[in-house]
Amino acid sequence: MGLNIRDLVIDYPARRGSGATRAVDGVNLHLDRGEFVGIVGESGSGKSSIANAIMGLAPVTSGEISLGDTNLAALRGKRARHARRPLQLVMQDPFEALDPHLSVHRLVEEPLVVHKLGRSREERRTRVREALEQVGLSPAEDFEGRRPHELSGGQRQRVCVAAALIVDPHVVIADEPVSMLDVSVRAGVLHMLDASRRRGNAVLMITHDLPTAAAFCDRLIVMHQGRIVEQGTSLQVVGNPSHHYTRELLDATPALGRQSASVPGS
Ligand SMILES: Nc1ncnc2c1ncn2[C@@H]1O[C@H](COP(=O)(O)OP(=O)(O)OP(=O)(O)O)[C@@H](O)[C@H]1O
Repeated sequence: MGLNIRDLVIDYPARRGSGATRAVDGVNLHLDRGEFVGIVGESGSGKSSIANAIMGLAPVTSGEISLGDTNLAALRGKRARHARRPLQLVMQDPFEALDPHLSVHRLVEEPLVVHKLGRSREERRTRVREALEQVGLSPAEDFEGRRPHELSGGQRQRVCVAAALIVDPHVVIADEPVSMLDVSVRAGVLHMLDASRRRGNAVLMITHDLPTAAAFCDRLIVMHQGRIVEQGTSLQVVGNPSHHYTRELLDATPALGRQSASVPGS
């Protein structure tokens, strides 16, 4: 089930002291099953607005966001929630994403309950433990009873990843999924997203981090001031950028010149 975005425009209304903001200005994007695509660009370029609009969390001023044949942007309420079931979001800010009153077990179990996966409580417990171990919250028994405030920022981020991937979603929207993680855990989470892609799911990852995106993504989309200024395979975009803004981004990350944009494990 592919994700197709056509002519997407997102405006945020004016607030006291500032005018309306056009955060996304005519974006077209296609994500096929089995693809790992990265959106890169500086802060404020509209990346998260796209992720949020896909999930129904940001206003769509005009344009289409289709999953298969269904235009998500045209649906409201229960139908919209149902149509978005194949999608899961890993949010940038785990403080906002996690209900502070729920235990880690409940937070990771919740998507299984919503999707009616895992027949018995015991089966769900086993799957939650496996998911926690996979994101490095190990041994799972030490973490499952804690509440979000009893975790570090990086551990909260991993709870978000476990909760998103436990249902094996067809499309994962990952908004800065490793920004709060140290290098050793970062690779593990990225490999999990890559494993989801290898199972035939689609992954859209939003990041500031061009080297990481180049290493894991098949394709890169470069955004600047609400527009896509360049897109292509990771090798093309990093090895032979056509837009001056992409070159500026590359110059700002000199390590990339020394790092090949190879796929993980190669
Ligand atoms: N809820 C909102 N209300 C008003 N303006 C918003 C809102 N969310 C984002 N914006 C504005 O829209 C523009 C794009 O923001 P967005 O968060 O999509 O960018 P981004 O590329 O994801 O940035 P970052 O990398 O810092 O997360 C910015 O000018 C931002 O201030």
